[in-house]
Amino acid sequence: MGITSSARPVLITGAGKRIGLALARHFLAQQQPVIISYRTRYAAVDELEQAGAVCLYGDFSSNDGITQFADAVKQHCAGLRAIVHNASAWLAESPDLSPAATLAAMLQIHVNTPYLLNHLLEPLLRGRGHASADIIHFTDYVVERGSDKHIAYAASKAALDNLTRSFARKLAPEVKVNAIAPAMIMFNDHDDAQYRQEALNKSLMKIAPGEQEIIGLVDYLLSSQYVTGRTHAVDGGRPLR
Ligand SMILES: NC(=O)C1=CN([C@@H]2O[C@H](COP(=O)(O)OP(=O)(O)OC[C@H]3O[C@@H](n4cnc5c(N)ncnc54)[C@H](OP(=O)(O)O)[C@@H]3O)[C@@H](O)[C@H]2O)C=CC1
Ligand SMILES: Nc1nc2c(c(=O)[nH]1)N=C([C@H](O)[C@@H](O)CO)CN2
Repeated sequence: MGITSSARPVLITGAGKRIGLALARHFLAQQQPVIISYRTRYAAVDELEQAGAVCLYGDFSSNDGITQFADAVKQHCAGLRAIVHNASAWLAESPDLSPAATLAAMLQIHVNTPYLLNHLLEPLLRGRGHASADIIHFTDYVVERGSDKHIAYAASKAALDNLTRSFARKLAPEVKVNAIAPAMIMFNDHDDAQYRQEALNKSLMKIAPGEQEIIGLVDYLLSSQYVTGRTHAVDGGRPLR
């Protein structure tokens, strides 16, 4: 199914699974048109397409890949309601990959990708009046604390956090730009029982709350006429432990 020429979809990167997928399903259920990027063609991508989403292949591991994806978005719509920068890789430092390659990969997906997409798609966000469009960057609680196992990941998310304030300044008052900084929203299937218990114990709230906490905050940010340039923690009170 296509998108009508007057519709302004929400663009969600990396939405073939988990939080991005939950957001895409949520918007579609509200009759809000959606464009997603996927790199791996999960079965859920077919499901989103059947529900009316435009699903575009996007591999952001090169700047050419980012530009090609932006061109494809422009062919599908003349305006965007929002860009949700969800695509991410949680790469730990490891003997299997050099520190230089680890850092380059983290900067590519968490800095180059949102930076270039925000520039390339800026004309699609503008022109609809005050607070009429949004950019949301997904960062991480570790931006404020650092991480001994995910050093490059934390640094790249910190740079993304900073981009939030720069793009908020640049694009106001037409476009609001905010960051969501989660900690422990959902486990990965391979996480063992000991890891899960230790991770839960790190917060005051001691749960893995699931995607709904993120969806609620995204809805709030899109509905606001005033909130911009801010980082919004969804961390179960982690800094207080
Ligand atoms: N889950 C959690 O508890 C937390 C999540 N966050 C943040 O929230 C957001 C969503 O998290 P979550 O759902 O767990 O994310 P996932 O890691 O499960 O999924 C991220 C998506 O990004 C895509 N992606 C990664 N690299 C690239 C690339 N180079 N080009 C194109 N697509 C790419 C992946 O594609 P593919 O499947 O092909 O690899 C995947 O679909 C992320 O930004 C994450 O950092 C922050 C803190 C906690
Ligand atoms: N892109 C991703 N980023 C993060 C993930 C993930 O699965 N993909 N997971 C986390 C953890 O949940 C962490 O917050 C607690 O163990 C962090 N970032």
